[in-house]
Amino acid sequence: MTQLPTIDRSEEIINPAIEQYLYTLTQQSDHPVLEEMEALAREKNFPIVGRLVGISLEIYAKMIGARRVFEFGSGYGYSAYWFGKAVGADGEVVCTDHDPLNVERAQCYLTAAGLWERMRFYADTAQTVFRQATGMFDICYNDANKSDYPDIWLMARERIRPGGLYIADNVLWHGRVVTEKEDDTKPKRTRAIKEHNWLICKDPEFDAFINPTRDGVIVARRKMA
Ligand SMILES: C[S@@+](CC[C@H](N)C(=O)[O-])C[C@H]1O[C@@H](n2cnc3c(N)ncnc32)[C@H](O)[C@@H]1O
Repeated sequence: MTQLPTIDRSEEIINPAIEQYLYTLTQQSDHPVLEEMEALAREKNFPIVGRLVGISLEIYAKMIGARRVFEFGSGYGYSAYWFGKAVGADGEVVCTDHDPLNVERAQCYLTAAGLWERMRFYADTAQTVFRQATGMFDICYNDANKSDYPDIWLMARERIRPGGLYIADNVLWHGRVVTEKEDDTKPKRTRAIKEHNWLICKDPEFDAFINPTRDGVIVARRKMA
């Protein structure tokens, strides 16, 4: 049985009992390597999206028949695992991470899961890889440094096909977007996330909503022409 995540009671966004309940419903069987990836996140305190968001990424991708996904900030491939399942054997997930050790780990995990052939994983800055990549994407997923969120949105929005999605994690930033806590040790990042959310929600070419699960996930769909 998968160990449930420990929820930080001081920073919860939705009722912790409800969040715990949602987690109990996600204990479906998945590839065993997923549990290894989750165990590493607990051990290293590494911020993976977790099951609730992971499952939603797979469902969003399947709902729009996504075949081509770009990830800004892939860590060691946990979110890519879910997109990889969704895009199918002829699809591709372009992954990026600064840290070559993350790329090595991703290769081990995603090979074990039978998904590595669908990955194009770059140990480089996501924005650089994105500029060098050609063509449009079905989904651009942003989980990179929070200060870069507005710029990443502005570059990604141009390259999402009509009907495609922009998805970003941590957009409620443990509630700092509304509380503006005096002890906010990350004010620059909080300001960047608020600007990012505002830019998206007022963009006439996209429809957007925020799913408050975990730390908040924004989903914006490019309107059809
Ligand atoms: C929150 S973690 C990503 C977690 C991953 N999406 C998951 O759920 O498994 C952010 C990762 O992005 C990387 N990162 C942050 N900004 C980046 C950038 N601009 N280019 C490349 N990697 C970046 C960091 O090294 C870190 O491993």
